Amino acid sequence: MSLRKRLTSPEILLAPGVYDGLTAALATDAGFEALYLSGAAVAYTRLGRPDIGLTTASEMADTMALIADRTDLPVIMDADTGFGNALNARRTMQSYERAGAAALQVEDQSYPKRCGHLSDKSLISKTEMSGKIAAMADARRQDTLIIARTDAIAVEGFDAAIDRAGSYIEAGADVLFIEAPRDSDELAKIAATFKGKVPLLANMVEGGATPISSATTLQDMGFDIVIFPGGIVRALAMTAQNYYASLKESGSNKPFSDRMHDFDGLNAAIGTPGMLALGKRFDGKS
Ligand SMILES: C[C@](O)(C(=O)O)[C@H](CC(=O)O)C(=O)O
Repeated sequence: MSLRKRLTSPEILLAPGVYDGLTAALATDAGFEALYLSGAAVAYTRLGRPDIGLTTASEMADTMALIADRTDLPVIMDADTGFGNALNARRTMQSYERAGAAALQVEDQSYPKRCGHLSDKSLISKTEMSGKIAAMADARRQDTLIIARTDAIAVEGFDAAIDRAGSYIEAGADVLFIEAPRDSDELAKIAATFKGKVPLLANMVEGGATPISSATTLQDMGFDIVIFPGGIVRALAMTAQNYYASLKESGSNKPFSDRMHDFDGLNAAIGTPGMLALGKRFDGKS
């Protein structure tokens, strides 16, 4: 089912963050219907750096292509600011679409952007952002959704964010993402303003500016998609810190063995037996 069609269902769509083939495979096996390729997660993992606009569009497109190789699920892809002006945003649409994205999220921060939950953000004008959205709609060759994100709450205030979001719908956005509402009152106001007009996305960042609400609560408010972008990196980073500390302290991999997969466990998780059987089918011997 296309993402556009799925968004007509009353049930909220959960999209966990992924950043490579492994996380895409594991999230797919967990039974989700869509994935979110998070720019923050790619910066955290591939670069070991914060989400402050260091990642390039081609690093993201490469990552998308690897993920599309490993899952058939629709992937919502973080396109940051579109990497420049309207012409750059056009090119980002074309290359991410070619890499396999089902939706692109583009935001109205000025370049270089930063994580929506960090302070000191700055914005481009509403007019310039509307132009980027229109340019992306013009560039797409498939039914790739455009998710317009505004970071205005922290910069210009809540009312300005609502005003910008309205203009972004007029410019051709298929989904709205008002970043970093500061309390559940703001979340509810966003839903009340746009519910039924355009699908709405909520962003649940552990320790971020928005209080964590369950998917059911967000659905009851009127949200259609909820993303959990960097959560998997926070979970894996803590495991990695504990694993390396244990290894360094004990000089052995035994003390940690009950908190990790063994050789067969990991092979089962990534589908090694199936791949080896597939290889046999074509080895000319069977
Ligand atoms: C959604 C987001 O743009 C992302 O890169 O995944 C980030 C999430 C994060 O930093 O954890 C954001 O700016 O909210």
